[in-house]
Amino acid sequence: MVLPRIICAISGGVDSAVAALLLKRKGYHVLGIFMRNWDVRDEIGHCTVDEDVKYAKRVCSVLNIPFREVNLVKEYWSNVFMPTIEEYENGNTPNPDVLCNRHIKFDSLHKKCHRLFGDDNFIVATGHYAQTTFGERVLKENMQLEFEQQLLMSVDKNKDQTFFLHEVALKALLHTYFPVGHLHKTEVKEIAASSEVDFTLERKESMGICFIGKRNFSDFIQDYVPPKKGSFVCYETGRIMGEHSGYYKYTIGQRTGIGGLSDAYAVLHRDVVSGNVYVVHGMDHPALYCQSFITNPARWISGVPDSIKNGESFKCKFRFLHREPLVECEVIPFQDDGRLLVILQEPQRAITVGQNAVFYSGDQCLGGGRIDDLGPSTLECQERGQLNFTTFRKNPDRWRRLVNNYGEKLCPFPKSGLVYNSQATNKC
Ligand SMILES: Nc1ncnc2c1ncn2[C@@H]1O[C@H](COP(=O)(O)OP(=O)(O)OP(=O)(O)O)[C@@H](O)[C@H]1O
Repeated sequence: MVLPRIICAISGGVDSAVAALLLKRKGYHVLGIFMRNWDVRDEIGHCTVDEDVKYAKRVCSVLNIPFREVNLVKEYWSNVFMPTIEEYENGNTPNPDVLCNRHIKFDSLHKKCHRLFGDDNFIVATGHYAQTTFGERVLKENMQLEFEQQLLMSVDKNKDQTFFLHEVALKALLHTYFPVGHLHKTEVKEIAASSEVDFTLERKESMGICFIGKRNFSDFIQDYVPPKKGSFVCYETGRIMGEHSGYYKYTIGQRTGIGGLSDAYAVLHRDVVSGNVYVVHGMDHPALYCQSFITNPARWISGVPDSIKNGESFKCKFRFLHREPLVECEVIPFQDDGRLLVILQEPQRAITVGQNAVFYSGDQCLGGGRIDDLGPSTLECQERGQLNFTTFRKNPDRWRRLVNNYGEKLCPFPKSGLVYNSQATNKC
């Protein structure tokens, strides 16, 4: 049996440096690979990639492992950056890190490795905080064995990155190892501090979108998405509250500064056609809460769950933002193409079309889908006699039918202690 080659994806940060260090300490022969995904400079001619690559080279040099750089700029541009920009243009909120894992780190990089070595007998190790049920066995044994094939959360629940990995194909995960997934970030830092890769601790933790350098996101995106000016419009009264300089600067649920007004207004919807941003009065307004949504065809890491195959619903937990707590939900097969209707145990604030809905059973990340349409808001449910579904919904008729079919589950009666009691129903 020929053991696989081990490639460690080295970013220049502490997590992948410690991943490579641990592999070395275990006696594996490791090759360090740096991916150049972005080469556009900011207005001061700065490109963070240049600094990253220096650190990545230094990690490989102190660990005495060969270093290689691969260029994935084109792949990143067409599979991550452009789809992200298109989503913004359509008024949605995409997640470039999910796309980057699926298309770049766990696809293009694997294809590069295949080309470099001429076969698939390799494992790519990364510094992600996640685990699998096969983990190190794929290094020690061989990949044909019958493993239970699951993606699991990291032991460090604050750092867990399974949310960003839920679209990665199982085939790629079977060529992957996460050497720091069983550690807490504090332990990773301690290991780094007492080793030859201690200099990686100087580096700032990467936050979300990695390519924008020192600029803030709304300045950056202006270079790519034409700013569409419009008005702030009160959702409940239709009153024009003020003007804004570009709708993509606002995310759903965000507090807006409307010129001259001291009260808090939260963004409810961005209308790409008119450029208008609809707001509600108060940050906890019941129009911001929603208990159901439909996803695009879901991707399941270890195959489609049996209940979905049998057309039955199942209960699990759901997360729609990386750090949000998990929420109990019921997943209902909605259409044969894999679309799901998801009903949450409690209404959640600011669920947004374009975001990813990721499903968990215990520590296992099952997979997920992109949120495609939102069900009735808590405000609409309060006013159930006059649910009109005209606003911001792709298919109001569908929701009317679903409310008829699922009644209480989609539009429960107000309960005490929840947002229903919010006093923020003042109209603007
Ligand atoms: N440009 C890159 N080249 C090679 N590998 C990369 C690159 N960027 C990220 N990775 C790999 O993906 C992993 C996760 O990256 P991410 O940016 O999400 O996390 P991170 O916690 O900041 O990791 P690190 O501390 O290693 O930078 C990294 O640990 C590394 O293995």
